[in-house]
Amino acid sequence: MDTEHLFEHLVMEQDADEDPAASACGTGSGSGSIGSSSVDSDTPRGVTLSWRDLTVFATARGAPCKRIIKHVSGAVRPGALVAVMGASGAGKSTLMTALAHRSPAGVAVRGDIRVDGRPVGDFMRRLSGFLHQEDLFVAELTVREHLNFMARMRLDRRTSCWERQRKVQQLLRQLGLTASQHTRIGTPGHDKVISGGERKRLAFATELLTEPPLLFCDEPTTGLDSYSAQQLVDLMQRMTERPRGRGKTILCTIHQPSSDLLARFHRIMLVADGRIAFIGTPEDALLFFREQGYVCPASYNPADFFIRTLACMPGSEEASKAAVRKICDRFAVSDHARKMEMEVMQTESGTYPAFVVQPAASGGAAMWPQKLWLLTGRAMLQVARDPSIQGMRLLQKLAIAVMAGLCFLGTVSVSQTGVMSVQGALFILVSENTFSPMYSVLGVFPSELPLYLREHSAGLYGPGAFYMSKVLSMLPGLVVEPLIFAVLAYWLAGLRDDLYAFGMTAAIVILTMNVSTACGFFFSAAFESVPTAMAYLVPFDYVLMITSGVFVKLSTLPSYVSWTQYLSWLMYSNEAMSILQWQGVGNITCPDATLPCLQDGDHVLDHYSFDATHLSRNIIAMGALYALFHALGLLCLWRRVRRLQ
Ligand SMILES: Nc1ncnc2c1ncn2[C@@H]1O[C@H](COP(=O)(O)OP(=O)(O)OP(=O)(O)O)[C@@H](O)[C@H]1O
Repeated sequence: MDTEHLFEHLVMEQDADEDPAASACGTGSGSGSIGSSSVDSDTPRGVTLSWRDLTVFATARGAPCKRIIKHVSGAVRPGALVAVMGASGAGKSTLMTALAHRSPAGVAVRGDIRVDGRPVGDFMRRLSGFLHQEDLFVAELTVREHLNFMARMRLDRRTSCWERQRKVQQLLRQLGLTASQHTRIGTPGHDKVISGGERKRLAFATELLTEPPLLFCDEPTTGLDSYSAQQLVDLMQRMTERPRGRGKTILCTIHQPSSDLLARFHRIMLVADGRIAFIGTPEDALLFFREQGYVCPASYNPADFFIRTLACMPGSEEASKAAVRKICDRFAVSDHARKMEMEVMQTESGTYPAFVVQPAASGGAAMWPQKLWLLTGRAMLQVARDPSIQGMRLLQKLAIAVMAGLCFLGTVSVSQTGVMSVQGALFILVSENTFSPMYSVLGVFPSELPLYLREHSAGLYGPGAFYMSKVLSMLPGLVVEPLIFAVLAYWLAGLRDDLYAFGMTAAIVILTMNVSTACGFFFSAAFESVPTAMAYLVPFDYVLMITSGVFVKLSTLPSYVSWTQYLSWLMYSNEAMSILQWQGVGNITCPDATLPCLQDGDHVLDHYSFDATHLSRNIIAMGALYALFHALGLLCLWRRVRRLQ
């Protein structure tokens, strides 16, 4: 399948509306498909999650170790919809990411977390879904394209196209996204296209694709109006029901739910200052708080009451902390806690059928080459749909090529003055395809890393596929752009009228741009931000430029710096193109025989310390630098990802 086909495929899948099997997947794929039957029969049931003596520390380098969650225990049974509530900063998100086995770097988790009695491990990434507080998407995709992409990445690779479409269609309908399925996702505050609520629902739909038996949702209702929030919680509630919802287990942090919304949760877990203040039904919570002397007024929303009681009041921090400590201490010795302790013990020692980890259990998710293919297709759509990347750059290249070519028009000739013009035109060909492409990719990894880390933590793909997809998606532009530039500038400037010299020069210009971009990728992966990468790249550039053979005769470079020319693809490119211009040229006219003149092409090459036999050496050296920069870039990215996760 070529790139066009990949585009077609992504876009074609978006056209499958009411009858996805017929329109997107062909008529034959719907009947008797492997995916259809196997996925349905393997769809996981809900699971039991338990945790004992769980403590979470922030262990950031240079900062004192901070205990965020303090020796908490609890259990959640299949079919339970649990609201995790507490004041801001209480530790809700930290607790949930720890339970989901998704704690970020700099956070250490101690304690025993089990799923159906088995200690948690990396399987949690495939067993559970995690809806983050802040959703991240590729802004250039439409809602449907995003879901199609995720379906192909996440679902069992044996799932038929028809089945994939059915799932996507069903989720669009369930989450009320059918009307906006062909709308670009966009970026909030920038080129925002779908609404905040639709973004939340899309993030939710993405997590539901694999039908995980365990779902963690970090503030899914934030930013939604009360009706949309209610619909979302209703949907969650239905998912916890059997048999249709298959008794999913859902934990959900939530801020200030209305009384109506709160009543939809089977249990609430109140977190305060990293401890558990209560786990149980909302009604039992009200009774427990009443026993502690905190009575919820009749007209008051219980959720607001709990959060206000457990909050740290400005101005009376110590008193609030003491009150919270007392509530947590009382809960720890209450009947509710004892019942919970029994439940934890039961869940730890219980016998459970093997749970199904989708999609590995039924054949595995997409293979690495397919993931690379999908990622490349997505990255290409990003490039193609962002005019600031493609259109503007192409226009700029055209304008510079025409301007530079016109400046050299009529100045290039086989004469003493013509030598300077030829070398000047060659330097423009090299420099214009070095600096701007190198700087233009510096933002690639700093800007895309958050999304990558999110998708990586969901177990979707590794740094290799991410890095390569970025390189491959830019490849067409990195051939077309320099080629257009070379064609225009070469012929307008009137460089050597020889097809071989032109063809080879164009190929070297393309190679130059690719090596420059590879260097930019390396700096982008090595440094955390564009300004930091620039701070190192600018001096590096100057050394490369000075040793390119244009500004100083290379053979006269001081020994302590002369080695840098071997890192300079500007020098390799310049020398290779100079060879193509001057090799075999004899008899350069000399206006005054009494003055020292460059007599022929060899003499010109010698003047710049270039060697006519170095053409292939230079091309090979540029190829080696290209591979080296990308290898270093990949290594840096890999190290960064390891550090951050
Ligand atoms: N990696 C970390 N390093 C240092 N402190 C951290 C780290 N992660 C969380 N914290 C701190 O732990 C506390 C709990 O944070 P957490 O995000 O879990 O709270 P929360 O209850 O989810 O708050 P909110 O409702 O505002 O999102 C906060 O004081 C936060 O600053």
